Amino acid sequence: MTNSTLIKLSEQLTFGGKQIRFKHSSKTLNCEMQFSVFLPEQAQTEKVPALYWLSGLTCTDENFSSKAGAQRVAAQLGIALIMPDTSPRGDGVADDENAAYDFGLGAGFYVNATAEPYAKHYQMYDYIVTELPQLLEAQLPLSNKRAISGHSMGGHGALVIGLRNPERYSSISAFSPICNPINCAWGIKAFTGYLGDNKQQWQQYDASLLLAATEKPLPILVDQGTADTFWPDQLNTDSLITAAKQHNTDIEIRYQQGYDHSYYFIASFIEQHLRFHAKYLT
Ligand SMILES: N[C@@H](CCC(=O)N[C@@H](CS)C(=O)NCC(=O)O)C(=O)O
Repeated sequence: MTNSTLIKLSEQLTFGGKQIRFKHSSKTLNCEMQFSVFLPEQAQTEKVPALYWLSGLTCTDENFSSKAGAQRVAAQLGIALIMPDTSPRGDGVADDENAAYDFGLGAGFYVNATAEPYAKHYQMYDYIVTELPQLLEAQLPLSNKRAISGHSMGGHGALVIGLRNPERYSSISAFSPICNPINCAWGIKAFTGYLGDNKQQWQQYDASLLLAATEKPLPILVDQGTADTFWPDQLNTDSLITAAKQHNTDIEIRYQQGYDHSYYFIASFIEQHLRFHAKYLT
């Protein structure tokens, strides 16, 4: 398998479009990766825009594809869904020394690791920002219009990647994002492991700091459930709200009463997120 070959593992028809799982050899991550794509029917005749979905801790590419129910509305709107995995994988890839759920495999945090032994494979930031779009836009019927969204660790990834690359995306959204990772246990553990002690590097991956420093960010929509057991300690939504107020930016951050951290929450509001992105993508 060369770096640029996509190998199809499965394909299903759904809502007139195709749900497809691929594997490929990633030159950025130095390992074989799997990811899922939903291509709406419109992709049979034209290039369609794409929403990248970044999942949270313990997920693969399949949590969102099987639980969120996003395909029905994506099919209506003519938007492709791109669902990457959450970390590099494989026998040679370093994991947490205790195989913890919040670091290592399934927990790449969408950063470019600089600390050993993680730097060799954990380059998820570059994989999402550069390698995947290049590969997919060359080989699938996708235009270069992109939006980015995600959940929890993936909500952090979506906010950071969108804020740092406004020319590459048209809008950002997040469910239950880790908003201020430099000040929560998940983030401190991950950044210490992947980035070492260099706090300047940490700041490049903190959505609240990035937003506070951005005068005119992309359109942003965030939903946070009030029955989420990780909220507020790991998620720090208020830090993002404070950052948004610095420049009077027009960002919608909504508290949803009684919803928890699960995919039942995501399934309840994913249609609103898709329609939000469609305003800027299509
Ligand atoms: N209870 C989880 C904590 C991790 C978790 O809640 N993961 C969220 C993202 S942060 C998730 O999406 N899990 C998979 C799912 O619900 O399908 C565990 O210990 O495995």
